[in-house]
Amino acid sequence: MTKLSVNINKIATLRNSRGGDLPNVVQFAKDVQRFGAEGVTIHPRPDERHIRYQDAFDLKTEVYTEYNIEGNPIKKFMDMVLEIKPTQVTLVPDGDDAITSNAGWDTIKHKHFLSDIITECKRNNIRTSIFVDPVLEQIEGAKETGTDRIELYTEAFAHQFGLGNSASIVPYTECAVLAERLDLGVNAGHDLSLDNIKFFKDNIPGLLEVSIGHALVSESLYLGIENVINMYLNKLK
Ligand SMILES: CC(=O)[C@@H](O)[C@H](O)COP(=O)(O)O
Ligand SMILES: NCC(=O)COP(=O)(O)O
Repeated sequence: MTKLSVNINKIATLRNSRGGDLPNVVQFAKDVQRFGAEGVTIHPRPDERHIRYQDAFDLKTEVYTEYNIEGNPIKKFMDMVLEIKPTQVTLVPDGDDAITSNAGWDTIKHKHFLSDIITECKRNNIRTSIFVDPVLEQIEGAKETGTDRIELYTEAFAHQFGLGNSASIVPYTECAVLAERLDLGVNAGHDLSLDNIKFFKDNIPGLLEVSIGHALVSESLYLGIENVINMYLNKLK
């Protein structure tokens, strides 16, 4: 079974555009869970232009499904994660000025850094996942760090699939097969949508979780959030 974790960064971005508290991100997190989402994802960035660190704390008691916090493990991020102790932390190598995540880790070059962070998370009973490009060597490198899971960075698949190139799934399938053999759990995310999620899910063995935000919120403008969550859940069966 593949769990749907709803990324609520976009709701915070909308709120921040006016400086008030509309829409309220905690209420939105409660509602997506009530509508069937099996997890809530946030991705605080150092400049807090999307979700804020304070939101991460406010959500702690309200996320009763899986709480997934993504981000670059700088000191401020790690202090926050170790205090909140979410279900899962997903390590993403974001630059400070990146509009959105744009690459996976080089798990070979950063093996020792990642291993130290992962050891610390595990000592605090937090499941770990590493954001990676669909490259076999990077999956092997991820295994060496001791992480529980990887998150496949799906931007390239989503882009190519939108152009009609369904063969773009091949490296993702190969990486998932390798991950399964190495006993690494597989998550995925970035630019997944109602258009591409079923094809992706059907071609990725053992897909445990997808985190989806940008498309899901955009689709909800037309279809409503409750409908959209149910549509994803149906496609992920
Ligand atoms: C790791 C990843 O791909 C997502 O977390 C993505 O960064 C979504 O965050 P934004 O919607 O804030 O870009
Ligand atoms: N980890 C990916 C994520 O949380 C959401 O990415 P997107 O759907 O906003 O592109």
